[in-house]
Amino acid sequence: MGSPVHRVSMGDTWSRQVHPDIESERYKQTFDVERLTNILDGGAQDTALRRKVGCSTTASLPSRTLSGSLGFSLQHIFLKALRSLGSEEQIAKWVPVCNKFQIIGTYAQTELGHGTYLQGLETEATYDAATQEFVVHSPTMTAIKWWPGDLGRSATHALVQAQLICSGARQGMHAFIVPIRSLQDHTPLPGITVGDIGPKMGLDHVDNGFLQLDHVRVPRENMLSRFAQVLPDGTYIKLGTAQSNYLSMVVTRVELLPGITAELQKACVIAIRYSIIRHQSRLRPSEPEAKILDYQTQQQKLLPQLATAYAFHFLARSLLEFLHDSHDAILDRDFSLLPELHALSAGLKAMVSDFCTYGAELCRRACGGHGYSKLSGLPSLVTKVTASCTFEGENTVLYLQMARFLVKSYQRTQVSLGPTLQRSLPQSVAYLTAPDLARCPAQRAADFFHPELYTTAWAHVAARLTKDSVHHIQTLMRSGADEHEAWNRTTVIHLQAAKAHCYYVTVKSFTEALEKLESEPAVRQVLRRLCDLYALHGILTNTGDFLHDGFLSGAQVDMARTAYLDLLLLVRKDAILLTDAFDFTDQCLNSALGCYDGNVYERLFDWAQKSPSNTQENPAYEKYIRPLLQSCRSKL
Ligand SMILES: CCCCCCC/C=C/C(=O)SCCNC(=O)CCNC(=O)[C@H](O)C(C)(C)COP(=O)(O)OP(=O)(O)OC[C@H]1O[C@@H](n2cnc3c(N)ncnc32)[C@H](O)[C@@H]1OP(=O)(O)O
Ligand SMILES: Cc1cc2nc3c(=O)[nH]c(=O)nc-3n(C[C@H](O)[C@H](O)[C@H](O)COP(=O)(O)OP(=O)(O)OC[C@H]3O[C@@H](n4cnc5c(N)ncnc54)[C@H](O)[C@@H]3O)c2cc1C
Repeated sequence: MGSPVHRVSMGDTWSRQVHPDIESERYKQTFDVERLTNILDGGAQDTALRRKVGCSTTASLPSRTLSGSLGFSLQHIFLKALRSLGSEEQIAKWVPVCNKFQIIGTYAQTELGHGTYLQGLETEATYDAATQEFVVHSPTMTAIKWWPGDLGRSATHALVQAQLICSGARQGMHAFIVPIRSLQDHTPLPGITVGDIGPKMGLDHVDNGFLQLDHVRVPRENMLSRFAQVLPDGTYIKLGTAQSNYLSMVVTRVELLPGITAELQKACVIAIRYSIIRHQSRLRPSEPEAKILDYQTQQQKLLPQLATAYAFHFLARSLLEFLHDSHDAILDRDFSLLPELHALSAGLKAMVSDFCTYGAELCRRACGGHGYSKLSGLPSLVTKVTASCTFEGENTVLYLQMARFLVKSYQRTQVSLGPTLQRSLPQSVAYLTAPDLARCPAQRAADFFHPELYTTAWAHVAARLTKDSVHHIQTLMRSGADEHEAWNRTTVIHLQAAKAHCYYVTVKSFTEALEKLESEPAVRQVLRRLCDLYALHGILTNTGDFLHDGFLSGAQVDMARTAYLDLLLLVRKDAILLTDAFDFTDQCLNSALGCYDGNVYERLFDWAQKSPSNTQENPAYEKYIRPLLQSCRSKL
């Protein structure tokens, strides 16, 4: 039996007694849950710190930008942009007042008419050398800033991305700190029209807003100037690249990953705990009703999502390490690692948000009718994580940025092969020049439990799809299409290649994380099963890609499926313990289905009785129901 699992319960009547169905699943501990929590947190001290402050393991980053329970989440993004794009002097000036919440910042980039195409942003910042100020202006209605979080009612300052105009030329997108509300009485400042954009699908606690600027003047010092400067006389000094001012989006995409992943983790905890408590139908006529998690189809719905939630934890950690290793160099204007960092941040943000949205909805549906109740916590979780497919870059567009990187990387191998090239290819695409297996060597189902085998399988498919996409472009261009038409007419294929590459990167980061757990054999074994399950789930949901060139035979797909179904049974035994390891408090889950103690029905009934529709006067009765009933009675 491992150390007692930490828990912060709902603190209500039913928290004192754990439901026997869940209690019995915690007795057979094949690994120490607390140790796994520590590993997820990065160490026992990190666990202790997180428990003091927050809510879950993987969103244990200061940003917690997707926790949703925090207000002013854009303050973190404002700060990130400041630290990425600001000079040391600007950082020294603005970061302290942000940290003390003497100002409330937002990040205002998207406009009514443009969100993806940054070169199309219309807001202008025109330098006036006579006063050494920028005149920030919305020249058209479509230039109105639209969507920035916390802008509608809260923010006092906006980091406005605008087209810089100085020395008589348009210099592209640059960032400007623009005060928008009075620090005395919070009223909009002169030239500022600001408000809320209205009701949204979810995230109701965030006041996304609009901002129209009418020739608002800000001092020269308010243009963030790490990568570009405007001298007092209006001379423009370029210190970075055309995309340097996009750096804050790269940082944000990477740092959003733990928070997005945490939403899938919460959905898994709720749905798996509920699936232990919920008894429905019989596995054998002679037996009592079965726990729905004992149905293979319920396992097939939920356990690959649990594996994905763990896979993305290690993926996010790996990409955060890459960001931390490269960020300082980029701030020092060494951009050599930026293309790979941008591609990975774009593609992986797209994949993680896509898969977490899909998985959270799958978890909600797996809870039947109670999954449709807001008291389950699942509907609001699904609408919240859905937003991550759009903000910080729409996913299709970001996948295509990854695809663009793959194409350019492969085209480099076409130019000149050789040992020097393999060394120079970015690490994440090194497989493009590695010796390729034409056929998978698997002879039996157990062979699919080898990380080397399935990682190679994923690299093979990603390489083939990338090469295929390049050959399609080249064929179209040989037939007379220009590069832009050829690109657009092959983007569906590029999307496929980018997704396969992202899946490969995830499998690889999971296997590499396991290699570091030699001193934790029990934890390593349970995580290894999840890694196997994640890799095989991807193969079995994309079998066409593996069968296409004969890399896998039909018989080998059957072997993979046998291995996969065996894994479901093995992971099922540890399912509750694996959800406990995420260490979410009951308050954080905010779910009548997902509490640690499993007393689902009591809480559903109690929370339903307390819902407003049962505690307020029924206005419809006097106005509609009583007259209707009386009119019907009089006709009887
Ligand atoms: C409680 C909930 C809290 C939630 C908080 C959420 C807050 C949300 C905030 C936001 O949403 S902020 C707004 C986010 N907006 C975006 O992400 C916009 C997406 N669009 C883009 O990033 C770009 O416009 C584009 C789609 C990448 C296209 O770039 P561009 O117009 O420049 O053209 P391309 O030809 O595609 O690229 C040229 C060149 O530049 C490289 N590049 C593009 N982006 C970056 C980058 N970010 N960093 C570095 N390099 C970049 C690209 O790879 C090309 O390079 P080469 O291939 O030519 O070498
Ligand atoms: C909840 C939420 C919070 C947000 N918070 C902020 C914020 O704080 N600050 C901020 O500045 N913005 C914010 N945004 C805006 C967000 O960044 C944009 O919505 C996002 O970048 C997508 O741009 P868009 O809305 O213009 O969509 P579009 O780019 O118009 O996309 C619409 C469709 O066109 C397709 N498309 C567009 N370009 C291409 C292309 N080149 N190739 C192929 N297909 C393409 C897309 O794939 C998509 O299917 C937020 C958005 C949401 C939903």
